[in-house]
Amino acid sequence: MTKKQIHLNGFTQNSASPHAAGLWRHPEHQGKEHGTLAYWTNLAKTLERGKFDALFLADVIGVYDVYQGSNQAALAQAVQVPAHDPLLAVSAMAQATEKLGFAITASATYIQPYQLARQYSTLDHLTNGRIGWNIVTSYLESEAVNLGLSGLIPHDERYDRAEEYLDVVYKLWEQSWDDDAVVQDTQYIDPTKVREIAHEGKYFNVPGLHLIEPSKQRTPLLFQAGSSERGREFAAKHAEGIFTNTQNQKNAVAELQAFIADITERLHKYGRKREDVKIIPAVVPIIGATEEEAYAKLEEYKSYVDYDGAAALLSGHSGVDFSKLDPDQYVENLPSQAMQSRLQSYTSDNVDYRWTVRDAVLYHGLTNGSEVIVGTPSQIADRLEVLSQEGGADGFNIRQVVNPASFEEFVDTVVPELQKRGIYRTDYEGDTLREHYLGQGQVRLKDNHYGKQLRIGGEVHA
Ligand SMILES: Cc1cc2nc3c(=O)[nH]c(=O)nc-3n(C[C@H](O)[C@H](O)[C@H](O)COP(=O)(O)O)c2cc1C
Repeated sequence: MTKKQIHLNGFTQNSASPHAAGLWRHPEHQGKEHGTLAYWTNLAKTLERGKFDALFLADVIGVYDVYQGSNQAALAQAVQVPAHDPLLAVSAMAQATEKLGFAITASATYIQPYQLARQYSTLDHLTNGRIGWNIVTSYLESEAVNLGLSGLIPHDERYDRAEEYLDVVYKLWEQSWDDDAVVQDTQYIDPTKVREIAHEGKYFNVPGLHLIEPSKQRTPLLFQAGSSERGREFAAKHAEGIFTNTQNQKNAVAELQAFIADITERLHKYGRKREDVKIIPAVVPIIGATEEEAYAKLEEYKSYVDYDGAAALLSGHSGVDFSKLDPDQYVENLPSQAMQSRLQSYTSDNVDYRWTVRDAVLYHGLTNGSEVIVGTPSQIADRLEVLSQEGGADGFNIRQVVNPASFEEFVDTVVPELQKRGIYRTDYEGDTLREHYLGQGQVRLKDNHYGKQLRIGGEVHA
């Protein structure tokens, strides 16, 4: 029997020190080069050498200013600022690679759906079907106020809006053009094969047609990271890949199992099956030739973590100003309109898994709340196997600490170990990102996906 295979994304952001606060000072970190194409094309080539499914680019379009009610700590420590647009380097990376996919974050709260559909269709054409969309609803007040709103839309309403947003883009991507609309004989396009979507809703009115002929995948591969009640429901309906975190290492297998059981139940409501969705937790591998070397490296990385920068990151994620909390107290589950799961993940009824404010901040500063795996390549592979086979994970977002060294080490040492064990591809089978995730031949949305069933006019064809 073939062993369960894992999927891998390289996870970063177009910023100097995106997920490890203070690590921009580390001598091996080349994050200050993130404004150059060479930085990105080299990274893409490294990931493709490691047969990664995709480069996953996170994004925020605001500054982290919840901590101390100020943007100073975020600016001083380059906490996801500078924040370059993640879409714009993708064409160059696609040119430098053949198969690597690109899962790019964009906010369903701020970009108009008509415009987002156009951007992603363009990129799906340019990459020959290698584009994914990480659908986020965004959590920073600083994004809202700079993008024309008076404040952050409340958490659950952001998901209501996103539901309608998805209806609009599905109609544009899946319904507006027939596959054979471009004829190029006496007419370039056969106008009878292109239709306006006539969408009228509570949040969006989009009367017109999609501006772009069908790309290879039509709808990009859809990722989402909902962990709250509303987030999980949204993910079960729409996502083909779900991102998650399991930072309580001792409890990670049980956490994953519970998360997957919950998602599976929800999937059934939407006529979908467990295998229609890949569950992808993020991990931070710290790799050494020996265990001792790996732990020494962890300590060295930790020495670069900046407390205020890390607190700025966690305060932005959670929506709670950590400067107002006593560092020696346990983290409490405070109400939040930002990422609800961020705070919950540092709180627990179980005394073994409780975090003090200080520990949570410092941990978040290195990992963003993902599990750290420290050891030799073989020990790292052991842990990934446990999370995959016992926990049920389908793959992993590999987080960087220093870029590109974190990815290069993983590709050069852990990937061969995974391949030796027969749990990871030695070559790509398909060409498109959806095929990397869902199997050769599965280029477009599956027939049981809501987006494939929705019709112009609103009805769903079962
Ligand atoms: C691995 C991972 C990556 C994420 N990347 C982004 C991102 O790039 N931009 C963003 O605005 N939110 C990002 N999020 C946040 C999610 O989109 C979502 O807001 C978060 O999981 C909270 O959802 P919840 O309130 O339903 O729990 C990410 C979450 C996870 C777990």
